[in-house]
Formats: sequence, C-alpha cells, structure tokens
Amino acid sequence: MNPVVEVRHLTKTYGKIDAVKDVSFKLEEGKIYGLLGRNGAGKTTIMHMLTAQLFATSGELKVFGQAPYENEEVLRRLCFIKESQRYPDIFRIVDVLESAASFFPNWDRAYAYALVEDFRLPLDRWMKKLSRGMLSAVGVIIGLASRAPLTFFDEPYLGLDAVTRALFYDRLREDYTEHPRTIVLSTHLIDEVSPLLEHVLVIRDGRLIVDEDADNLRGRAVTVMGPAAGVEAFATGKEVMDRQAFGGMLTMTVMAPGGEAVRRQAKELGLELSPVSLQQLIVRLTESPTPAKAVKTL
Ligand SMILES: Nc1ncnc2c1ncn2[C@@H]1O[C@H](COP(=O)(O)OP(=O)(O)OP(=O)(O)O)[C@@H](O)[C@H]1O
Repeated sequence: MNPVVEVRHLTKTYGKIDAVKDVSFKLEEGKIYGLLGRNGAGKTTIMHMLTAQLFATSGELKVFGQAPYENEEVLRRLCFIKESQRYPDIFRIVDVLESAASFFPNWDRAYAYALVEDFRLPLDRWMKKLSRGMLSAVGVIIGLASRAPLTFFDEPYLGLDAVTRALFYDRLREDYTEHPRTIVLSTHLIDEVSPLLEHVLVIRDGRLIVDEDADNLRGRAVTVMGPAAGVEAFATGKEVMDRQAFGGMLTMTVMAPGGEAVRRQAKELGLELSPVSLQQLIVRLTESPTPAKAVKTL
C-alpha cells in the first residue's frame, strides 16, 4: 500500500535555528498517529510543511504520492485544525460550517450539525463572540465532519474543558471506526489521547527520535512494585526511568520488554507488575540527555 505521506531528510531552517532536522518517516493509510514532543520541538513546523503552508529548506516531501505545494488534488484531501484558527469577523458558526461544506469534498453536513448539538454550540452566534472553548469546539467539528483522508489536529482541543475533550475523543473514535482515514494528533495531553494512538512519532529538538507502533512502545517498559530488596534485584542491569520509595516498599519504572521472562522474574520476587504509560515513556525520552542512545535502546 502506498503511504499517505512520505518524508525524506526533511529540514527547515530559520536563520541559525534548525526547526526541523533531517526527518524521515511515512504515514500509512487508516491509522491514528501521535506527533509528540516538547514545546518548540518542531511539530507544527512539520505539519505546516506537510500541508503546504511552509516550504522545506531541504529534503523530499510527498503527500498522496505528490508534492503538495499549490497542488489542488492533494490539498482538497487535507484538513489542518489548530487552536489559533482565525475566522472572518462577519461569520457566525453556521457560516463557518457552510463554507467548510464547500471546501471539503467529503463534508458530512448532517454529522456537523449533530456535533454542534453534542458540543452545545449556538449556531447563530458570531465567531468573534465565542469563548475560547467554543472556538476550539468549532475547530474539532470541522476536523471531524471534513472526513478528510489526512486530518491534522494541532492541539485544537486545548481550550476545551475535560468533559468536552472526552466527548471529542469519543466522537473521534466512533467516526474513525466508521470512516477510517489518516489522523495526526499533536498534543501535550499524552495520557488522554494515548488510547487512541496506533503509532507514535516523537520529535526532540527538530529530530525524529521515535517512530514506533504505540503498543510496541508501551511494551518497552514496565512498572514494578514491592518490597525494596526485591525491586532492586529486579531492576539490576535494567535502565531505571523512575524510582519512588514509600516505607519499605519501592516502585520503579524500568526499561524492560514485557513478556513471559519478565513476568516470571517479578512473580518469583513477589513483585507486582503494571504497564507503563506512554506519557511516562515519552517524558523520559524527551528529557534524556542522549536521545540517539534512547532510540537505540528502544
Ligand atoms: N517563523 C519562524 N521564525 C523563526 N523561528 C521559528 C519560526 N517558526 C518556528 N520557529 C522555531 O522553530 C522551532 C520549532 O517550532 P514549532 O512551532 O514547530 O514547535 P512545536 O513543536 O509545534 O512547539 P509547541 O508544542 O510549543 O507548539 C522553535 O524553536 C520555534 O521558535
């Protein structure tokens, strides 16, 4: 199957700032990707290049097999949603939805209006009078109802409260199941989106340091809890990511493949094993002083 996106040695430089450095990856059809990394890592710059809003300094970039720049055939299959989206002053919510209908070939009008009800938005209110959360909700509705074959959400849900974010994740999961497409979620709320992610790309200082199936990644580390001596014995020879002592008990998160051998070792030592969260792993990888080594150990 041809990849939806293929990027080779992609680089974007602003004067002396290397915003994106020699990044290569592919995005496949019908998958939800997490594009993760700390502030300023280069995530938005990558998404801007993929959606033809920014030229690359060097490298190759293909979207649906073609260069995206001024390419109507490619651009009509893309949707990019960001939190700071601006709308014309003379638009109400209904006007935004109606103009989206003419823009996105797969737009589902009935679904868009059903989402307006779900998110309890006032259709006739002027966009400039909306609260931050309402503006975010309009963005996620456009992202969902566009049904674009390649949809980017660049933290558009930051303005949403926890209940509304949960609604967004539910609707995204349901709609993606019925209408599979390629979705890229860029977010700092890794634990929240983690159940949705099938593949993870982690950017650190402009470089791609992880490009891996989400379940594989989760399986790279375990959290082990029990009497301190047993936990210390378990952790011997393994890279320790986190360590918390409480009385005579110890909890450690260590880089160790899950699987039978590790489960048996923990059982013999009388320890409890639990899976590690993607957020923990990614925080560790993006904090590590030697990212190249971090990738190798993964
Ligand atoms: N137009 C620009 N001119 C100069 N530097 C820029 C420009 N746009 C981005 N940068 C720099 O490029 C780097 C990557 O920025 P980018 O916005 O891609 O990061 P990000 O991962 O999306 O961050 P965040 O999570 O904070 O949104 C940062 O150091 C940023 O300051």
